[in-house]
Amino acid sequence: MTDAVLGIIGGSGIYDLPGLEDSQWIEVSSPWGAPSDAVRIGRINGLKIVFLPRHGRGHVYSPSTINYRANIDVMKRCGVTDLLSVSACGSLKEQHEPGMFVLVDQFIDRTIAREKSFFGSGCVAHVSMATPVSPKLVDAVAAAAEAEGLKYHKGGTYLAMEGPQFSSLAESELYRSWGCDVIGMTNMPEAKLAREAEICYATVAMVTDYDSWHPDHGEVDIQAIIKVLHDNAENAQRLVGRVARDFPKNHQSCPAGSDTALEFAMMTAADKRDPALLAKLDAVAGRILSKAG
Ligand SMILES: CSC[C@H]1O[C@H](OP(=O)(O)O)[C@H](O)[C@@H]1O
Ligand SMILES: Nc1ncnc2[nH]cnc12
Repeated sequence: MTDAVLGIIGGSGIYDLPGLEDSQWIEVSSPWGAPSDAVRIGRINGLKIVFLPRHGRGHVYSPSTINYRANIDVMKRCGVTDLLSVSACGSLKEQHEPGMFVLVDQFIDRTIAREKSFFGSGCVAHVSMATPVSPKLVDAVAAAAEAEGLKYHKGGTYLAMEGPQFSSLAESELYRSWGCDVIGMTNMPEAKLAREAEICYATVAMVTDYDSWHPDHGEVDIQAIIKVLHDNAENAQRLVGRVARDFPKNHQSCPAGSDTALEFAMMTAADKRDPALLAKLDAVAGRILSKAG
């Protein structure tokens, strides 16, 4: 049995996590470069929590300049088994109103300018992304939302765009025609990298606007988004706090295979692997590499 460690990546408007007991900001270095910030490590109801503000305190990094690999590597180094992403998003469906929480279960990755894998020449690996979120983690968030009386919707597809500009009307309509539910700029490659690192991942997508398609809501307006974010910050904190308080203390194995994703994923023959890359993979792929050794 492994102890569960809950990681929380806070998105736009979420730069700290009040309510953590015995907490400290700790700088954790990564062979993948600089993470967005130090992590705040503490406990809620006995459970270890590791919090990282995705854009850094003061919102320093844009969606395209976040070092997603370093962020996920740092989470892994801190022992995170389950990772909850809290993200602002635009709604692509009438029923997902601003203020709601959408617990997405699929992603479409339209980002184009980011490092998307820990693997590459010298250590090639292919993991499955068919079921990108961890069903048990989503269930835990849904139960917490229910208990807190928050408006939420379970299931949905998150379209990850490059940004930082918002979508044109034509793009927004295209993604709607694909059946997407919400749109954001950050959950890819984050979810892919969490899977490579064998960390269970789920997203709480906080709807802040109707993107550009809604005839009654006009263009996306960052001031309006910030207002919705502020108005909902307390709900997001309550939701995360409740997930943490009720979370099982032992890590529950993932029905989607998140925690064993690398078991049969590596393609490169042992004698052809690049020692420099293997050294960088010490945390992310440590479980499987130590077996191979
Ligand atoms: C503040 S609007 C655009 C910004 O908000 C979302 O970030 P995050 O997912 O970190 O909450 C979106 O992806 C954009 O980066
Ligand atoms: N409409 C939108 N498009 C992309 N990212 C967002 N984050 C919040 N609203 C968004």
